[in-house]
Amino acid sequence: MPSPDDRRADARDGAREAGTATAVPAVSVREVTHRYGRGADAVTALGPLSLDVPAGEFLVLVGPSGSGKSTLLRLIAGFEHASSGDVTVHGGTPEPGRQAGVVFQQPRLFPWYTVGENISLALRYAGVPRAERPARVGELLDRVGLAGTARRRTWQISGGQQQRVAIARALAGGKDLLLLDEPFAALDALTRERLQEDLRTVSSLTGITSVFVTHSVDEAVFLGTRAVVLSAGPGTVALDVPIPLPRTGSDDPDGLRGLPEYAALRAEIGAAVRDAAR
Ligand SMILES: Nc1ncnc2c1ncn2[C@@H]1O[C@H](COP(=O)(O)OP(=O)(O)OP(=O)(O)O)[C@@H](O)[C@H]1O
Repeated sequence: MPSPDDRRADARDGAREAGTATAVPAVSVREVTHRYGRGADAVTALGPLSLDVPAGEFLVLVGPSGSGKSTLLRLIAGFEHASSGDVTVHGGTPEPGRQAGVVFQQPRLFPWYTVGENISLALRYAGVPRAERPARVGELLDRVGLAGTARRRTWQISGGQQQRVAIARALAGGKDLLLLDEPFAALDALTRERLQEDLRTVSSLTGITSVFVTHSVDEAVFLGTRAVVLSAGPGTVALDVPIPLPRTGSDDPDGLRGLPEYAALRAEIGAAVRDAAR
């Protein structure tokens, strides 16, 4: 049976061959606004905002605090419904847990389960037969750099390792879309860099469509294939730029960070974020 990665690659190749790669974007956001609350207490958090995320893109959302980055991610995840406009995922209405794997700032693992059991549960929900789950758990842990930890309790591993488990669990569902809301914000600088490097490799190798929220311009340039800067809330698109850096799955992180294009993108996106915050 082909793995989810094979299926994604086949779908991308098929779409490319058929010349339909841009026909149905993975995510489509059309003239969306979002309000929380009602009447005098209502807060307009987002929009009007439109953007498409083609399959295989790694979109990073950056912007000042309160610009609506998490709100946009929650709309794509189906946790919220837009007050006006349309959000679709693969052409359909987003439903929580159906189209996307989600990673939050806190790992949100089940502490009474082992590392392997946390991932196995996601495999079970994804319909993977029981007999196949141990091997899949092993593959997923390997992919996030945690080989051999399946039997450990979640409280016996570090915060960075817990976040790796959360990413493995999000990938376990075999979804075509990964949504990440500041997943590395609570980690120390060195652990954060390691996880960025590993996520970039996983993303380059699998080509999974991703939307990643961060406050860090550096993280945006390192991880993304495209960055969208939101204006101060209610957020609209202040800047939308491609990040055409090498993406082979074995790129040297220090080499990437040393590229002149890297510095130029960092400066451009950083300036847009500062402007948006004024
Ligand atoms: N559940 C909620 N109820 C009421 N207002 C909310 C709710 N969630 C967010 N907001 C408001 O919506 C606006 C956008 O919030 P959101 O969290 O989406 O922004 P953000 O860009 O992700 O912010 P940050 O970078 O600080 O996490 C803010 O004004 C916030 O106070």
